[in-house]
Amino acid sequence: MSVRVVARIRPLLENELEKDVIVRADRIAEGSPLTVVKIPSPKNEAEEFSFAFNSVYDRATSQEELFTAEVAPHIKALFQGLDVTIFAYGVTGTGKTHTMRGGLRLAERGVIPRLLSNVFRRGKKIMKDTNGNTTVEVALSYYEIYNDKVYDLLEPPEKRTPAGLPLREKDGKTIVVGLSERSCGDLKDFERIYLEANNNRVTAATKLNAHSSRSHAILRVKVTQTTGDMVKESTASAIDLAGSEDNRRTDNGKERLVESAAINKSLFVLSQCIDAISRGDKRIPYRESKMTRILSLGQNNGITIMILNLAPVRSYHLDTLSSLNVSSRAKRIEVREIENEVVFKQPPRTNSALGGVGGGTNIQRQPLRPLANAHNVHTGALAAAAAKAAEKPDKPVKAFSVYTDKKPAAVSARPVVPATANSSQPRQPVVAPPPKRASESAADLRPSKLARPTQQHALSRPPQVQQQQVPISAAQIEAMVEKKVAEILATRTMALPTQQPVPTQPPQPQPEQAEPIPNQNQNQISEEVQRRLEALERRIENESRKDGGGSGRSEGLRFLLQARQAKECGDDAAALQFYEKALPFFPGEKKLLGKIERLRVKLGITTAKAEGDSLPERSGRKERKRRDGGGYDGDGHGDYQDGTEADVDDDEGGKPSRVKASRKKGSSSSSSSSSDLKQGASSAGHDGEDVPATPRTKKLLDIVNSRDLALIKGLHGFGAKKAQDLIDCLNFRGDEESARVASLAQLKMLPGMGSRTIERAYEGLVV
Ligand SMILES: Nc1ncnc2c1ncn2[C@@H]1O[C@H](COP(=O)(O)OP(=O)(O)OP(=O)(O)O)[C@@H](O)[C@H]1O
Repeated sequence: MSVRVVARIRPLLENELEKDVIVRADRIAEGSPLTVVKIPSPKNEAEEFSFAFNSVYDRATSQEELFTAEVAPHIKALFQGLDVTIFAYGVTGTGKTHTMRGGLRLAERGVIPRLLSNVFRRGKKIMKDTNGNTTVEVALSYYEIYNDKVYDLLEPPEKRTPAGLPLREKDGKTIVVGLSERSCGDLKDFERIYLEANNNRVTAATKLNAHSSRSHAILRVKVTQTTGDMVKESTASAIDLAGSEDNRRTDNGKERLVESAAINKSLFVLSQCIDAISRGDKRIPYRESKMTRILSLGQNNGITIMILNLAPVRSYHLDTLSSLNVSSRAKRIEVREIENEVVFKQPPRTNSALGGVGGGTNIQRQPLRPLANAHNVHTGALAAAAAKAAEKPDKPVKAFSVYTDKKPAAVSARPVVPATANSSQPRQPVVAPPPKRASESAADLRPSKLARPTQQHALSRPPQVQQQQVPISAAQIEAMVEKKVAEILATRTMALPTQQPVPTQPPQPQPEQAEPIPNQNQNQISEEVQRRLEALERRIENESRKDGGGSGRSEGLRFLLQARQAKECGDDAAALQFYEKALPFFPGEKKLLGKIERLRVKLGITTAKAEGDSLPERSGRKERKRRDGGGYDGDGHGDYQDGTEADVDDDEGGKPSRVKASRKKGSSSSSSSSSDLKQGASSAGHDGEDVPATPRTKKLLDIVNSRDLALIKGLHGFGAKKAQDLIDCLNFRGDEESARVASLAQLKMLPGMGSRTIERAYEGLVV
């Protein structure tokens, strides 16, 4: 079963106005349950993005309705031996803590107290139904991840060590070593422990939320059922994640900024994990943050419910889009529903029955040791049989609630299907069945831009899907060749005895392209590069032959490359020259003409149209974006995410660029949570020369500008090859002084340095 992802839109707060509401819940068809979140495009109010979820809860949804529909049906599965994980995700101030913990009044109680209430209810029932043959114990552990360190919330803060508690992997689960566990006899017991522990949790006021959680809080409720010497153990985890925040909106001071960076980083890693899992990557970056290690999304067996909390108002617009993006991808994560194994006790343990004597005894500082380690392990079938024996299967499940809200449980129109008695049968979804996997295609899972469905559809497809469906055009082949030629030229330039500027001499004959690298320099080039060079040279020759243009085409490509490099160095005049030189080799090529024209406009050169050709009429942003996808550029600007990114404009012409657009608004869909990085990117970037670079940005740029292979290789996500390519590229641009990379934005523009690469390197740096 995939992770169940539901969205909850919180009501307006006192200081928010109805006219600012931009997020709404909708349904696919008349009469069907709410499953869609709609939000306008940040750039065009007339366009609307739609995100489909397993269920959507609008502003009027009460705590009880949410719990009854989303959590209560899984209590039975928990007692059958399945682990259940519920986590709240969303931007700061969107209602995660309200959803998980809730308020003090009965009706305001959140998921956690209601969960405990139901667990105790069911536990008591099991004991009663089995005449005490089965005892049920509940034990709690509660900890927070603050600044990427794990602290036990059941211990007083004085006991904390600066390093926090270590994590360890055991039997496929991540364990917090040295975490305390408290036996909990009844709801009163729980309330006392929970209240006390929450006082230990780090919260603080930020501009966006007066009681902002500065840590991720994880409550584990361990349920142990013992029948004779058979022990069945399962865990319900309720996780209140800290919210991502854009520090330009929070007015955070230094301490809050450090917290914020840690929060944002872990959430960024979470979004990367979600992306990697949904792409089917082999490597999922769980280990890059403690939160993702513990959450182990897609790794843990059992049932996982993600509650996406959303604020309905415009001030959260881009942040909301970003979290909608991440969570709609999370739906594709498959979780194996496997019951925990039943084990036999040895030596016999003294169990304090629920509510019995010793129900509140502390089991101090015991590491969570899965009983699966014990001898005589049985399979899940036995567990199911035991569970069956322990309860009457045909009796319908009650939606228990000790906290009976005064109002009759007017649960939403969503049909609540009771959990199945036997977990070996496929469980029914809580709402009307979601679409089958086959139809749950990328298009379904991603937002559809209603006004432009076709275009949006194409943009929102993951790259591999696009590759499958779009045949490689001649222009794309050219782009590929251009890129390869760039590598050859860069390597060649390296091989020249002195650093030479980009040659501006007239076209050289084709054989020069394939000229072997001088012997004295060959040793410096690895065998692999050599092999690649030869293959590329052969390919260029083939291309030229295919084209019938002989040397001309390659020469034209060379000019294009030189133009690109000039552009990257900010030398628009030289770029224009090179594009113009390339034009005779690609007569009438509209894209090239477009580039020339835009550069001329930019440089203020009023000209007749080159070669008498008229510029293509498509001059809007959208067209440019489309053209950039498969033209000469091939410059990696095509990594759109679900169409929710700001538009990408040509570097010559339209401003702002995507980077600028997302900075301005304070969010991006790909790395919503790395606003510190974005800040770093802009702080010394093209846009923000006046703003000093952050220490981390400086450090990253210093490493890059050092051109030291060992240092660059040490950057996160950089291998030897990438590091060498970067050095080659820098050397090609000029010497260390004149061609210094001054900002992350500039760094991102270098060939082979996509946003992701830079983000990873940045995130991996410790200052
Ligand atoms: N469903 C709701 N009904 C009423 N009030 C709500 C609801 N959801 C959130 N709120 C209110 O919104 C404010 C912010 O909510 P909350 O503190 O839960 O946000 P959060 O996402 O946990 O923020 P952070 O990540 O900063 O901790 C609180 O005042 C809370 O009472």
